[in-house]
Amino acid sequence: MVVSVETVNVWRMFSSTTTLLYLLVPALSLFYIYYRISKRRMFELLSKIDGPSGLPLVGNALEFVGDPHTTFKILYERSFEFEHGTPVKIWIGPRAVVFLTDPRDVEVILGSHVHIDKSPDYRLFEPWLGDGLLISTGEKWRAHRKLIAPTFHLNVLKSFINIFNKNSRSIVEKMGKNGSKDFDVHEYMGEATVEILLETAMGVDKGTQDREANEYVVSVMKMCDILHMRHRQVWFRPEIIFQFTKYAKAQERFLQIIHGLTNKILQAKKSDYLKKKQLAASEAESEVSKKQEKEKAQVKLEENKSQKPEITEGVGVSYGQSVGLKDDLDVDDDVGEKKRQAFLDLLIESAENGTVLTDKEVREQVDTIMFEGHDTTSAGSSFFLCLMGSHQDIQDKVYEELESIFKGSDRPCTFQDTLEMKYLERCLMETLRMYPPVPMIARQVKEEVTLPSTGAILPADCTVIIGTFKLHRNPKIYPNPEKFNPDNFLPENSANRHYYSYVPFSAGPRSCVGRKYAVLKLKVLLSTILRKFRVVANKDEKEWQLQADIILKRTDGFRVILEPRKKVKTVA
Ligand code: HEM
Repeated sequence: MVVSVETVNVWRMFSSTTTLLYLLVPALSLFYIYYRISKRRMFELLSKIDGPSGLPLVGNALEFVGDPHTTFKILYERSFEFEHGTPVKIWIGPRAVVFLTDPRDVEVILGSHVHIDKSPDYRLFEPWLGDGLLISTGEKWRAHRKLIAPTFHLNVLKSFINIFNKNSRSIVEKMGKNGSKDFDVHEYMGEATVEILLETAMGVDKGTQDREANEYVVSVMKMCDILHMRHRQVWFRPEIIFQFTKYAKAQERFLQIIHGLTNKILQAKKSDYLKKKQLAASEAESEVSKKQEKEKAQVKLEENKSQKPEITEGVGVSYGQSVGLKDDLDVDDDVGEKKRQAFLDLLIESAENGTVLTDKEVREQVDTIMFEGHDTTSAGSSFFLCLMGSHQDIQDKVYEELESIFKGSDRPCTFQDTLEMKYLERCLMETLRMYPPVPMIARQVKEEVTLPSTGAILPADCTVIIGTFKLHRNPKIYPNPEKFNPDNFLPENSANRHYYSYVPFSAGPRSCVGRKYAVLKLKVLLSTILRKFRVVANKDEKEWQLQADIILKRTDGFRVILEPRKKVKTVA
C-alpha cells in the first residue's frame, strides 16, 4: 500500500492535536479542581446568597450585553424576583457581585473605615482620573481627603453665591432663546455646571469659550459611554484586547479634549500663583530696601541736619504708589481668594511646597472634581426640571414659595434665600431619591462581612454594589415609592427613617465631598430658572427611558419646553 505525503501530514496533525487535547483537558480540569478547592470557603458562603441562575462559565454576563437602556431595564425588572432588601448575587464569569439594598447592610459597608476600597471596575477610570479622590485608597486617599474636604466647607461656599447667580442668569438667558420649542435641558445644565466649577472650585476666570465647555461636556459623556460599555461587555475590559479596538482610539481622542481643558486650567492657575508669589517677594524686597533707605536717610539727616530730606520723600512716593496698586488690584483679590480658599488654590499651594501633593496628583484631583462635580449635578438638575414639567401642581407650589421669598423681584438670590427654599429642597431630595445620579456604588470588601439583614456572610475580596436606585424604591421605607412625592422629606416623615436608607451622595467616610456645594448651587440655579419660566414636559414619567452608564440619565433625552412667566420687577 502506498501512503501519500498528504495523508502522513494529516495523520501527524491529528495525532499532535489529540496529544494536545489529552494534555490540555486534564490540565484545565486539575486547575478547575484546584480553584474550587482553594476557593471552597468563597463558594460555600456565596451559595447561601440568593441570585438568578446563570450559564456555566459565563454566569449572568450575557444578560448585560444589550444597549444601556435595555440592560438597566432587565436589571431592575429582574430585581423584583427577589424580596426587597435581600442581598442578591450575580456571576460575571468567575467573579461574584453581591447587590445590597437593605439600609442595615448598606451601613455595614458605607459606614466602615475598613471597606473603603473601590471595586476593580473603577480602575477603568484610571487613564482619565488617575489616582484621584474617587479611586484612590489607603493612606493616600485619607491624606488627600483631609486636604480637599475643607475646600467645600460652607463658609467657602457662601462666597460662591455671586458666581452661582451670574452663571444661572446667563444659562436662563440662553435657554430662553429656544422660544416655545422643546429642547434637551441636559446640554444646558452640563454647560452651566462646567462653567460654574471652573469659576468656583478651580477659581479660573471665565476665559474658556462656551465651545470648550461644550466639547468637554460631550467628551465626558462619550467617555462614560465607553466605560459603561466595558463594564457591560466584559471581554473589552482587558487592556490587551481593548487597545486594538476602535473604542481605544475614540477614548484617546476624548481624553485629549478632557485633559486639554484641565491642563489649561492648571497652567492658568499656576502662572497666576507664580505671579502672586513674585509680587509678594518683590513687596517683601521693597519693604527691606525701604527700611534700608530709611536708615541711610536717617544717617544722612543726622550727618547734615541742614539738608532737606528729599530721599525720604522720594521713597515715600514710590512706596505709596505700590501700596495703592496693591490695595486696588491685589489686596482685595487676595482677601477674597484667601477667604474663599478655593479647591485649586489650596492644591497648587500644597504642590508648590512639594510635601503633600505632586503636580501629577493635582492634575488627577482636578480631573476628578471636574468629572464628579459636573456630570452628577447636571443629571440631578435635569431630572428635577423634567419632574417639575410632569408635575405642574408641585411646580406651582415651588413657585409660590419662591414668590413668597422674592416678592415679584428678580434680584439675585442670597444665601439666606436658599435657607428659606424648604419646599424646593424637598423636591430636590425627592428627585435624588427617585433618580439618584449615581445609581450604584461599588466596593471591594477586604475581609468577610456578616450582613445584618439575613446573617449571610460576604466572602473576603467580594465585590459589593450598593443599589441606590433600588434601595430608594423600597416600599417598606417609602410608601408608594414610584410616585414623586416631596412630602417624603417632611421632617415628620423622615425623622425615623434609617440614616442609610437615603444615600444619593453615598454616606460615611467616603461620602461625596461636594454634597453641600451641589445642593447650594442647585438651589440657586433651579430657583433662577423657575422664577423666570414655567417648565412643561410632554412625556409621562412612566415613558422615560433610563440608562445607568455610570451616571443615571435618560436615553430619550431630557426634553422640556419653557414658558416665560409674567414680567417681574427688575432689580439691577
Ligand atoms: C447632585 C450632585 C452629586 C451627587 C448625586 C454626587 C454623588 C456622589 C456619590 C454617590 C459619591 C460616592 C461615589 C462612590 O463611592 O463610588 C460621590 C463621591 C464624590 N463626589 Fe459627589 N456627587 C454630587 C456632586 C458633587 C460635586 C459638586 C463635587 C465636587 C465639586 C463632587 C465630588 C465628589 C468627590 C471628589 C467624590 C469622591 C469622594 C471620596 O471618595 O472620598 N460631587 N459623589
